[in-house]
Amino acid sequence: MKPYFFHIIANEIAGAYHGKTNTKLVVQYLTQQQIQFTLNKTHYPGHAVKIAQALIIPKQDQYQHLVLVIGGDGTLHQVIKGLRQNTQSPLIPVGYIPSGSGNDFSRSLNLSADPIKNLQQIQQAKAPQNLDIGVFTQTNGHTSIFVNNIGIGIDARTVFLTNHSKIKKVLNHLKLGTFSYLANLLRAYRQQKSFSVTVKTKDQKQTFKNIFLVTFGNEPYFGGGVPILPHANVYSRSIELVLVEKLPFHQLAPLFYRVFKDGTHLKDKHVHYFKGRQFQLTTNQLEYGQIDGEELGHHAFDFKVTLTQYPFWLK
Ligand SMILES: Nc1ncnc2c1ncn2[C@@H]1O[C@H](COP(=O)(O)OP(=O)(O)OP(=O)(O)O)[C@@H](O)[C@H]1O
Repeated sequence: MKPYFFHIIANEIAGAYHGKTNTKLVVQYLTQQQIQFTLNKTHYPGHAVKIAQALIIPKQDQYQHLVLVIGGDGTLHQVIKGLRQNTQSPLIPVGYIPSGSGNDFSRSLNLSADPIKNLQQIQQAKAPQNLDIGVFTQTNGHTSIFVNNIGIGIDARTVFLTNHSKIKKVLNHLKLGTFSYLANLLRAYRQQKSFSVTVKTKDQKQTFKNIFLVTFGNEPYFGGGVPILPHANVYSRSIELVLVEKLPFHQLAPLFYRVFKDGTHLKDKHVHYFKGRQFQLTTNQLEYGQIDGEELGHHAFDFKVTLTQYPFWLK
């Protein structure tokens, strides 16, 4: 087995500076172990895409090259996106040290929260595994990937409100980021009007009215641990889709409880559930969108979701 060469892409502000602590620990460990690495820190939103696009890695040399992502779901998303657009290097396998506030991707794979344990597992792995990722293509040509999910409606509105709330920084500093998400979820519920969605799969086209949540998922969780798609997993070679109708609070609360209790929310008559490899979805009005927790803007959506794989070097 060739010795490792880690190309670290680190978002130090992820998880209210958990990224910084983990970066320090990883650098110390790799130095002690005399493992080769480069350290690229992100300096602004979206920087991880640019770093990943520009990484140059030799096709054949004495090392096993890996990109090591230190950050949250958003950073992982950006790195995979950038690496897929990198025309100068072959597809480089990705290792991941979860350091965000939500960490839904690592939760679904049961990765250790301890960065050193995680690194040791990466070192023990002998080969990459191809995991599913979603491909999102808008009719205007804009394309991206998702490692976790795409959301339209209330959860994307919550992401928007949380990112733009004045007290977010203070709450993050106090490690109360989840509190700020929950507070904004209630605000989003009050604001979110229902909308119509048309879904086209391989065999059918259906329109659903009165929807307030749309989630395409590659793994079970959104919003930092809510198992909205309990059967989704990154080895299934399929993407799942759930549409939830807007309900009065006294009906929504028990439905939400079932999400955590046993996943039977998927059988509710106000919930529409699909599984497949290819979807087309349109909304009839302007809505907020999010992709792996990153904002997709506020507009009418018309896009395709398909499936591909990316090599990960995990455990
Ligand atoms: N130096 C920086 N200054 C400001 N923003 C940054 C910087 N580096 C990265 N970012 C942005 O930080 C955002 C959040 O990163 P990330 O999603 O990894 O962490 P998180 O939100 O704490 O975790 P999670 O998504 O798991 O909840 C990303 O949108 C990224 O573009």
